Amino acid sequence: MLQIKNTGINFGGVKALDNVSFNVSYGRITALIGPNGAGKTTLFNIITGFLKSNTGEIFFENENITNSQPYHIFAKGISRTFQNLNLISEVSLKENLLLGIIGKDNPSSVKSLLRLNGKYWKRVEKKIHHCMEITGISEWCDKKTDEVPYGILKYLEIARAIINEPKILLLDEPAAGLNNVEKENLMELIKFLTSKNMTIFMVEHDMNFVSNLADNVICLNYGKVIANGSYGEIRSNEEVIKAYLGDSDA
Ligand SMILES: Nc1ncnc2c1ncn2[C@@H]1O[C@H](COP(=O)(O)OP(=O)(O)OP(=O)(O)O)[C@@H](O)[C@H]1O
Repeated sequence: MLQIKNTGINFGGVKALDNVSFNVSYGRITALIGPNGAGKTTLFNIITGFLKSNTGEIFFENENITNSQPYHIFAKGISRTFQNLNLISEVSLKENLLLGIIGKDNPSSVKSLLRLNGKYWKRVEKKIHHCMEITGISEWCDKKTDEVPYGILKYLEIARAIINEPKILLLDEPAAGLNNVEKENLMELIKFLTSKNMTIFMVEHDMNFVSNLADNVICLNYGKVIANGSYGEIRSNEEVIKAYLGDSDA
């Protein structure tokens, strides 16, 4: 579904990604792991058009989307969340979800939103309600983002990312900052989304979360793919153990 081919990027002297190639399969859960600074978020930023790569190509459903604008990529059905939540604090959770509908920075969507008629608004409201319900945040819908717990904001980010029913959802450290109950609920939500044919591609450091969910795991180290396989294969890979996982419970 998503093909990363020889992707590379330099920041000054730092080669943040070096000839990275792998595929994300349709309908599966793929995890991208690796130590801090390995290049995981940089790759997400390149896929979603927030950064331009120096080398390589990215294909989505066989279409070359390399270095397209974020809103073009979003319109193709690729949605994402951010490691540092990217929400608007002055408005309610419900209003934050509108951003998911219009696609941030998409001028034509903003214009069409301004021309919305009542019938369309009803549809939008229905979508907002549905997404809040499946992410379990309905009771907070009229609160502002600074009035709700952090865990709720993480779910809000996911609700916003799925409101337009993307084909693939990129989650950047979805479990970070969540307590165990919230993590369990999030695992159920991710399984539910895959049952609805959404493909999931996530960056995650919580190996319990990864081992419970991921069909396929890719490990990056210093911008290079050092392993690609099932969690079991990755867990026993010498290079991954040395670079990232350690051998405490290998
Ligand atoms: N905009 C930027 N300008 C300069 N260097 C950057 C920029 N973004 C990332 N880097 C560098 O690129 C490398 C990869 O960073 P990246 O944030 O992608 O790592 P990561 O694997 O996501 O790490 P973490 O697990 O801590 O989130 C790091 O050396 C980082 O300092």
